[in-house]
Amino acid sequence: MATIAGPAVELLRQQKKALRLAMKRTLRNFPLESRLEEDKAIQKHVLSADWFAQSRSLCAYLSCAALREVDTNQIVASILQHDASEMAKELYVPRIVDREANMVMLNVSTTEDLVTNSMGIVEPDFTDSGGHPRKSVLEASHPVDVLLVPGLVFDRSGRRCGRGGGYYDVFLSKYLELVKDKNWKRPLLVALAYSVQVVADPVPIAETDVPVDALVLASGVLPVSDYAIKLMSTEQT
Ligand SMILES: Nc1nc2c(c(=O)[nH]1)N(C=O)[C@@H](CNc1ccc(C(=O)N[C@@H](CCC(=O)O)C(=O)O)cc1)CN2
Ligand SMILES: Nc1ncnc2c1ncn2[C@@H]1O[C@H](COP(=O)(O)OP(=O)(O)OP(=O)(O)O)[C@@H](O)[C@H]1O
Repeated sequence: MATIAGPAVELLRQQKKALRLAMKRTLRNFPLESRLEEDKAIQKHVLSADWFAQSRSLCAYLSCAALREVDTNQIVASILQHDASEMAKELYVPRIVDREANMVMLNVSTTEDLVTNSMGIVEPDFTDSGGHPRKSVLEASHPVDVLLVPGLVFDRSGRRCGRGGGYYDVFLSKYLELVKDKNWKRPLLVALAYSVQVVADPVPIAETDVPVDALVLASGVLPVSDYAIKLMSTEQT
C-alpha cells in the first residue's frame, strides 16, 4: 500500500498547495466592494433561513478580515444578542490547542469573551471571566444543529479545501464520530463562500476530508448533500 499511497499523497498535497495559492491570489484581486456586498448577502441568507431560526446550538468560525474570509460578525452578533422574545442560541467557536491540528470548540456567551491571538484570529480563552473552564462542544450533553465552517476553495458537490492546518478535518471527524456514538441528529455542515471560491473542477480530496452539506453564497443557499436537500429544500438557488 505504502508504495501506492506515498506518491498519491504527495501529489494531492501539491495539488492542494497550488489550489490554495491560486485562490489566495484570486481573493486578493476580488474587489473590496464586491466582497462587502457578498458578505452582506451571505449573512442575510443565513439569518433569514429556517434552519438557522430553528437552530438552538451552533458552531461558527469568527471571520478574519486579513484572511479574506466571509464575514460572520452579523451572524455571531445575532446569535449572542437574542432578545427576550426569542429562544437563546448556544454558540461554540474554535480555539486552537496546538500545532498538531488540534482545535476545540468552546462555548461563549458574549463578544467580550473573544480576544485576538498571535495569528490575528479571534478566539476565546480556555477559561471564562470567572476562571472556570469553558465548555467544549465535545463535552456538551446535546449536539449542535449547525456548524458554519470556513474554507478557501469549494466545489458544487461540497468538497472543501481549507488553509492546510487540518484543524477542521480533524475536529469534524471527531465530532461526527461522537454524534454517531451518541445516536444524535447529525448537524448540518454549512460553508460560507464568496462566488469566486466555488470552482468548476472537482476539489482534490483525501479520505480524511469532510465534505460540507451546503454552501451559502451571495446568490443563495445551495444544499448539496441529500441530507441538506431534504432539510433545506425550500431554499435552493
Ligand atoms: N476564522 C478562522 N478561525 C479558525 C480557522 C480558520 O480557518 N478561520 N482555523 C481553521 O483551520 C483554525 C486556525 N487555523 C489557521 C490556519 C492558518 C491560518 C493562516 O493564517 N494561514 C495563512 C498562511 C500561514 C502560513 O502558511 O504560514 C494563510 O492561509 O494565508 C490561520 C488559522 C481555527 N480557527
Ligand atoms: N482526520 C484526520 N486525522 C489525522 N490527520 C488529518 C485528518 N484530517 C486531515 N489530516 C491531516 O491534516 C493535514 C492538512 O489537511 P488538509 O490539507 O485536508 O487541511 P485543510 O482542509 O486545508 O485544513 P482545515 O481542515 O484546517 O481547514 C494533512 O496532513 C492531513 O493528512
